[in-house]
Amino acid sequence: MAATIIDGKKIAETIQQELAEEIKQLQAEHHLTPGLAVVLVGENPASKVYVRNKNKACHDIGIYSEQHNLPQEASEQELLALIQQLNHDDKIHGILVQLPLPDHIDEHKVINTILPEKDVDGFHPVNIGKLMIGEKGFRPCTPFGVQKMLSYSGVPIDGAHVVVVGRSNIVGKPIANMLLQKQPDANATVTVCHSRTKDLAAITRQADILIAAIGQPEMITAEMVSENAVVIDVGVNRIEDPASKTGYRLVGDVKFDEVSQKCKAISPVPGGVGPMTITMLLYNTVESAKQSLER
Ligand SMILES: Nc1nc2c(c(=O)[nH]1)N[C@@H](CN(C=O)c1ccc(C(=O)N[C@@H](CCC(=O)O)C(=O)O)cc1)CN2
Ligand SMILES: [Mg+2]
Repeated sequence: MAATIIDGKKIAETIQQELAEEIKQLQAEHHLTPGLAVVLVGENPASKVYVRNKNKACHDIGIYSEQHNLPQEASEQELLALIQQLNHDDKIHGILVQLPLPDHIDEHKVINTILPEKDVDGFHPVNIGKLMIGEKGFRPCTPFGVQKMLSYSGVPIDGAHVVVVGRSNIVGKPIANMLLQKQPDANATVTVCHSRTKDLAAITRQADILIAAIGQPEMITAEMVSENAVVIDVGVNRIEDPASKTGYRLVGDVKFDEVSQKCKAISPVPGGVGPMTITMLLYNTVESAKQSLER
């Protein structure tokens, strides 16, 4: 039987409506408008799309946003100076530096310069540390989006065997830690697989929830999943397609056509995890604004 589709776009819209209401309330009760600064270095075409979508989403729900574009050849020092300026700007509650950065800029140095209380991407070591020990802090947007998608869809996580394929700092490692926590919407048994894992399919077939975050187009095939699995596809890969107007089409890390005919539920690409990533950025920004009231 064909799988149930986990519609990330729809869940994202629901959460965004809730956030828009919350922002109206913050404005009425505290004269506070959440503010986000989005920093883009260079001309990466995918990054430009994501940054545009993030600004539009802010505008749609009432978050103030400003975009800072630096040229590809901007120095690391220039970028760090901009971050310092944003760290001290009271109307900015969240700072986001779009990744990847050009090779001559040290990503870790950049992330470490953002104040942890404005790190709405959840990439700062302080926030990653809080995630590890289950303390309140900003969670990285893609894993946070995956967790929310599962809970909004009523997928039981407590006691489930979650298999994560991929060990990146942005997705694989944080999602594994988040779902492992002794907390609501977590309490899973987690296995993390990667490029050196032996007999990957034997492990992925054991998954109640399979999270594909490898960055390899359509790598997860039907024979790698069980019929009871919920499959979350984190991959966003651009494949050349001369028949398409854009010259490319988007595919995930999962071979959707065949896997969706076998598993219990699946998130599509596009329209799955991507919109949730942007929504959790908005969520973190509103959260940061609320926290600023307590300082
Ligand atoms: N500073 C950050 N950089 C990057 C992050 C991040 O969370 N913070 N994640 C990714 C890219 N990313 C967000 O920035 C992102 C990727 C994809 C989508 C999305 O909505 N995808 C759509 C398809 C959009 C398209 O046409 O390309 C979908 O899946 O439906 C949103 C955000 C790396 N960098
Ligand atoms: Mg089925």
